[in-house]
Amino acid sequence: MIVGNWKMNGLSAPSRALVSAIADGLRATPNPPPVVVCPPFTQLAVLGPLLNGTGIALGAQDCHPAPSGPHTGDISASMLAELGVEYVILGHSERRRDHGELDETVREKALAAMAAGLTPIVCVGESADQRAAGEYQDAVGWQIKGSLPDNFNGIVAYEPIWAIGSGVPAPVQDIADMMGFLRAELTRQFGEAGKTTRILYGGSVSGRDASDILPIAEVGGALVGGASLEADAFLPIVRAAIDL
Ligand SMILES: O=C(CO)COP(=O)(O)O
Repeated sequence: MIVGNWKMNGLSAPSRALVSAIADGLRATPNPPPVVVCPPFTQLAVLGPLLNGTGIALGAQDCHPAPSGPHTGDISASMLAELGVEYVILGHSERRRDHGELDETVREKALAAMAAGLTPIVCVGESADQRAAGEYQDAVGWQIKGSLPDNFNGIVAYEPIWAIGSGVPAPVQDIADMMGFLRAELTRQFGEAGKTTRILYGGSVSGRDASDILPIAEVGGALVGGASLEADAFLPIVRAAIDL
């Protein structure tokens, strides 16, 4: 599965052009993997109708834990579901940083997303300091424990913060080690269900290295930031996922 996280990018005209270029590329690609685009909230209603029949699913980048109520500026999971949104990214490190989101909040958001019929994509990942101090497994282990509800039914994205936006993904060996760790943690926490939870890698994935990253054991796809903003950069990543 290849998921594009557009972050805070995308006015209407370029957003429409981007999804139509991705759709054209997918039409010309035999057996493409599942593809999800996660534009800003303001583009969801614009893009939803354009995605019908393209094989591209719609995702959002956040939701509020409550179903409705006095939460100025927030968006609930059912509001997203009404627009045809199927996935929602939760607990991205940029939200943890910019909005002080804690594991507890992320867990509540995941519950709200599932209650509305959405698939949460919960992000975890260590900082550069935590990696340098050798605390990266502890840090990610605690995030998994704190951010995923007991009945979690969704996707986990491992995004080492030091690799995001750096232009250089984490080394293959580091990704492989963390994927093994995450699978063990998920299995310990969720039993059978944890054995099949999809795990994405995110952090500077591009067409140059997708074919090294996607075949790593336990990697179930990529969460792509910068390279999801141009079809010419995104489609090679999608193609690297074919037949894996
Ligand atoms: O944060 C990311 C996706 O959620 C990764 O972003 P980049 O691919 O730009 O490093």
